[in-house]
Amino acid sequence: MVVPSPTSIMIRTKKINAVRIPTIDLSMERSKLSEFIAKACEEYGFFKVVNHSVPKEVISKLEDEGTEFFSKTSLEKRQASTTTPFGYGCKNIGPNGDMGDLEYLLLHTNPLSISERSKTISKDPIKFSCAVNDYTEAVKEVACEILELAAEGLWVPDKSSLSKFIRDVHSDSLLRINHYPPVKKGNDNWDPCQLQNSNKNTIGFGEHSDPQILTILRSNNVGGLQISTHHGLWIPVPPEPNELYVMVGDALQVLTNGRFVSVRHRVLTNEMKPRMSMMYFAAPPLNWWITPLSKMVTAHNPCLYKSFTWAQYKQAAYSLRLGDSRLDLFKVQKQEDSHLVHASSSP
Ligand SMILES: C=C1C[C@]23C[C@@]1(O)CC[C@H]2[C@@]12CC[C@H](O)[C@@](C)(C(=O)O1)[C@H]2[C@@H]3C(=O)O
Ligand SMILES: O=C(O)CCC(=O)C(=O)O
Ligand SMILES: [Fe+2]
Repeated sequence: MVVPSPTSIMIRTKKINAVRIPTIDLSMERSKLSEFIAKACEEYGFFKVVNHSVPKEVISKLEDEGTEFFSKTSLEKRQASTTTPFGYGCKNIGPNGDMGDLEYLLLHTNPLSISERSKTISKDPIKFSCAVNDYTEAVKEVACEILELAAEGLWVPDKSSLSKFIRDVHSDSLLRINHYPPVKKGNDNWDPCQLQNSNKNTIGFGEHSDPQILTILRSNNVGGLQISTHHGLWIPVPPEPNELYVMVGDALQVLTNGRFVSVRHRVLTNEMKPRMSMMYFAAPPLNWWITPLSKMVTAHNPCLYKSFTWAQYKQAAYSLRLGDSRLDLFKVQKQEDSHLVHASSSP
């Protein structure tokens, strides 16, 4: 075993600390843009987007709706939780016991569903629905543009082969607004649900990857988001209220046969200031099949994943814990592994 000398440790640390989050300027020349997007999706599964087309007023209108909603009393907020997983949630994440120091609104982006749910969320449901619809329409355009550029970067002949999954009217895309009140270490006073009193934990949203195709994230000017590198290091993501962050989700990892990687991320709470973030999770319709694009499967790159519908993948995600790796359930067994299984199961 080679034991690294103190000098080599220093060098490694310096190198790792130098990790810089890729920035994609959407006003750049198209061929460079597609190349850079594909590279960022391969290396990190994460990048920042500047010069995007989402108008500032569209962002601030949704932010104002979020601020208004989260400033309500806990009783009022709980009126918005009816059918799980949608509506208002506090501390509980998903159905399997995951907890975080946050409260949130989780919405399906279908305009009919938004208009129904708005009635339990806001005193002015039309204003609330408009803010949500305008925001989701605008970020969906950015997501489609990024997926078209990514397809070009991969030299896939049909540039809509990725974006068509989320453009469809029956897409299962979601919008989530997360609110992380400040948590002082050792303080057990904050409890917006008034249900329990233990806030020693600084994890706002535990480590996970997003199951969908692509996530578009925007936050206020309070940090806390971290992404995990291949070395298992956590990199803090600076808050950029005027920019968007993009995350590759599990479904895009499968569509690209593992060439793009879904990024593991988490959120730590701030001791002084509240963080508010909004995520658009771009997903296909429930009955669509997800299988690696034919261009991504070659003799050198055999198919890594079994085909599944988006509904099947969601079911798997909801049967597991937040941090679990659901993609493992859909991996094609390598030839050597299957030999091992047969060998060990024979009498
Ligand atoms: C613990 C869970 C919450 C989650 C569903 C799951 O069973 C595993 C994936 C989680 C996640 C992460 C990204 C999104 O925030 C989310 C809405 C999603 O689609 O998958 C959440 C789910 C949730 O909070 O309902
Ligand atoms: O709130 C954030 O900044 C990220 C939250 C997140 O990862 C999620 O909701 O899936
Ligand atoms: Fe996430």
